Amino acid sequence: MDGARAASRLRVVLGHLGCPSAGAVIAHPTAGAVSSASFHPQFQYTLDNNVLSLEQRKFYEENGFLVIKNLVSDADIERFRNEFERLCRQEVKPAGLMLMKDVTIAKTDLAPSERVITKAQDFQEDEELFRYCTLPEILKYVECFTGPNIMAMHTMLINKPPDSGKKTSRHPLHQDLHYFPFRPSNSIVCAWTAMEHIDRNNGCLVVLPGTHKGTLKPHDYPQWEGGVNIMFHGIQDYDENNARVHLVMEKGDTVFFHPLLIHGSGQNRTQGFRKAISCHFASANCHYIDVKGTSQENIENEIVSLAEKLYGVKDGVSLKDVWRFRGRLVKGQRVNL
Ligand SMILES: CCCC(=O)SCCNC(=O)CCNC(=O)[C@H](O)C(C)(C)COP(=O)(O)OP(=O)(O)OC[C@H]1O[C@@H](n2cnc3c(N)ncnc32)[C@H](O)[C@@H]1OP(=O)(O)O
Ligand SMILES: Nc1ncnc2c1ncn2[C@@H]1O[C@H](COP(=O)(O)OP(=O)(O)OP(=O)(O)O)[C@@H](O)[C@H]1O
Ligand SMILES: O=C(O)CCC(=O)C(=O)O
Ligand SMILES: [Fe+2]
Ligand SMILES: [Mg+2]
Repeated sequence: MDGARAASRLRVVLGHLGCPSAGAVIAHPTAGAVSSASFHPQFQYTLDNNVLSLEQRKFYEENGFLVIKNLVSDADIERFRNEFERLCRQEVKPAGLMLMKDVTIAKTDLAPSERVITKAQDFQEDEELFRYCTLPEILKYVECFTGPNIMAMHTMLINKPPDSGKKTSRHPLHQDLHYFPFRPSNSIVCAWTAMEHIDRNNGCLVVLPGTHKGTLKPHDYPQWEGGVNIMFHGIQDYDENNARVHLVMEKGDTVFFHPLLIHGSGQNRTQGFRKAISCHFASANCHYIDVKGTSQENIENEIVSLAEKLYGVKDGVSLKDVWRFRGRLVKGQRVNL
């Protein structure tokens, strides 16, 4: 099968419509406005607009992340929680959605429930959860990094389970750019919102400040005794002396971070399922790259062979095809992606 036919097959099996959800486009007139008073040519990771204070811009430029307290309302979080439970019970089955279980129970046939599913990924066709990616309060900040044409590329509701004792609830230190065949990296940003109080006990995000200034590092499965979740690649050699910051967050707090920022999350030592909702946004002006011959080739091979196995697609599908189907326009124009 040639690339185009394989891609169209993938489109069919994933049930995607292949067109951006126009209904999700939200006009937000203020965020794109540039004031000459805020023009700072020395900044390279943030754009000139009136949303971020000078202090906030400097913080993101220096550290590669920025926490905005209390950004998403309790009412919205309650709606996301309810919809996640409906998805787990499989009362609705939006096209493209993947429900993941922890590696320790992946091969059991436990019925999906909110105590079995550790992640709902690719919810772009679920209107209720996808509302997260269109919230004006989120997009207002996203635009500071992406500019006015905004694509929601990757969506996840992470339900970190109580650790089984094998430490498989950890997420190894990684850079999200490893998964993305589009550039430039400075036009990509992750929004990650805590759906409850999250600290070191239930496995908060851990970030290595400033690492967004480095390059994309090779990633592979960590050699963990207790096993590791499928596709949870980690960085093998990072600077052990780099400061590590544990992000303690309250319900509704949102962290925006750069796709080169090294981050992970620790084990969940509580009996609760720690919930966060996230979306990776990119400027629609970004372009796809071919990852063959780069350190990203291993994840491309893994994703493509999984697509072959699960959906029967063959030959010629690339990482780029997979991302084209996932991406949805949320504001402005779908230029390239
Ligand atoms: C910024 C980006 C950061 C990230 O995205 S990190 C993580 C990215 N992860 C992904 O993209 C995973 C996407 N999910 C998927 O591909 C599927 O949901 C997934 C995990 C394969 C499960 O698909 P299902 O349709 O449910 O199929 P299945 O249950 O038959 O599983 C297929 C094979 O995968 C295995 N599996 C499932 N969950 C696993 C886990 N947590 N750890 C290790 N292996 C796991 C499962 O045992 C099965 O293997 P086998 O074929 O029986 O040998
Ligand atoms: N020694 C290590 N080598 C590599 N990665 C590590 C190491 N220790 C922790 N990590 C990773 O760093 C991130 C956060 O670790 P963190 O130390 O917060 O959690 P933890 O080890 O589960 O629990 P604890 O709070 O007891 O240290 C996770 O991604 C974890 O996998
Ligand atoms: O544990 C988390 O919520 C972080 C997960 C993460 O970094 C990822 O999926 O890329
Ligand atoms: Fe990540
Ligand atoms: Mg530790």
